[in-house]
Amino acid sequence: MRSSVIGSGSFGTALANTLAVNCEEVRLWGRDAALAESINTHHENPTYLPGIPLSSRVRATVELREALEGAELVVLATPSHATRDIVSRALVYLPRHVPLITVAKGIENETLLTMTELLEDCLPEEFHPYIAVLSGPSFAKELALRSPTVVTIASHWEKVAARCQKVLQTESFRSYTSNDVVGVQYGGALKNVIAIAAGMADGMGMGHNARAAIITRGLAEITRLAVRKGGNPLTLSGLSGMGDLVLTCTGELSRNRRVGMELGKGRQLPDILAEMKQVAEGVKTAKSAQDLSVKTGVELPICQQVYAIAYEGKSAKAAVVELMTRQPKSELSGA
Ligand SMILES: NC(=O)C1=CN([C@@H]2O[C@H](COP(=O)(O)OP(=O)(O)OC[C@H]3O[C@@H](n4cnc5c(N)ncnc54)[C@H](O)[C@@H]3O)[C@@H](O)[C@H]2O)C=CC1
Ligand SMILES: O=C(CO)COP(=O)(O)O
Repeated sequence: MRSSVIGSGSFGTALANTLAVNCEEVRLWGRDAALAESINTHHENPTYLPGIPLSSRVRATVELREALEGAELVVLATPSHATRDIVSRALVYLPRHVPLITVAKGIENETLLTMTELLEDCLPEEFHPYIAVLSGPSFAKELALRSPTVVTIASHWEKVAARCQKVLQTESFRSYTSNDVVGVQYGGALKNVIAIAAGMADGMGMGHNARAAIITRGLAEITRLAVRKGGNPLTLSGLSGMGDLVLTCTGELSRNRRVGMELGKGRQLPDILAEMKQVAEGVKTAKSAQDLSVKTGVELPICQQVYAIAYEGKSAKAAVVELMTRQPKSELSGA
């Protein structure tokens, strides 16, 4: 079997290496020719996963046609803001009737579409019954090292989710299927914004009480929005909800948490982002979350403070005071 991964960053490369267990050939597309050459010659991605050996079944290319030709399963692993452009460029080469899995964790700015909605928006209808999303606690580095990793694969089409699950099942990678495409994607995208807040609290030296509060109240607001959008609340206590939220808010490997920590130390966002070679999706998603809150009327207090700090120059200290002095509420009020 041949599969294809579009996006040779950290997660695309790690997933290609996972797919290589059950696929004889995995074609990995990226825009950097020198990086592709390095993957093919040294079986290593020195930019995004330095020092981690990759399967020789992974073949990198900068040609979309070559990457997609004959693929029986396609993974889209570019950052969410690049997905629309890359999909429109890939469309002419996209194989028909094969699962198309998005792994990007973001809500598109302006359109406020999830990644599966975006795919439905820019692909002809014949592709729609093959769309799936993979999400859950899965740091790319640990996945590439074949540390046990467990995620959720959701699709409106049960057979598609089951097919993806089967192809990706290995001794160190396990997935659960779901039909809650909405809940899975809101959990995956918004946990990045909450992780920025958790990182900020750590950067300000606030301690464990504050971090636990951010995780718990963060989950409450993610759930509120996901349910408003039609998601199942149970999904948010699963792998793609609480699982990924805890990982990202506490794990040293999280880029979003790192951005938050630097903000908490008082550094400016453009300076922090300029130093990073990897994407921190929560920065852009904070803007979408702000717009979604206004549009739906769903309160997202932590996300809104992250937005104000990142986009409006609000100080982290002022944000903390505002969160702590919100109107008193019952924990069971749902607000
Ligand atoms: N790294 C991780 O642990 C995980 C990441 N994800 C998600 O996977 C997605 C990709 O993340 P990473 O691989 O970590 O990012 P990354 O920053 O490591 O790599 C991004 C890749 O996308 C490419 N890229 C960026 N803009 C592009 C554009 N306009 N056109 C074409 N290619 C472009 C870059 O060249 C790079 O190869 C994100 O949505 C992220 O949230 C999901 C689970 C885990
Ligand atoms: O989504 C992730 C792990 O599941 C990765 O999180 P970061 O993007 O914050 O590193």
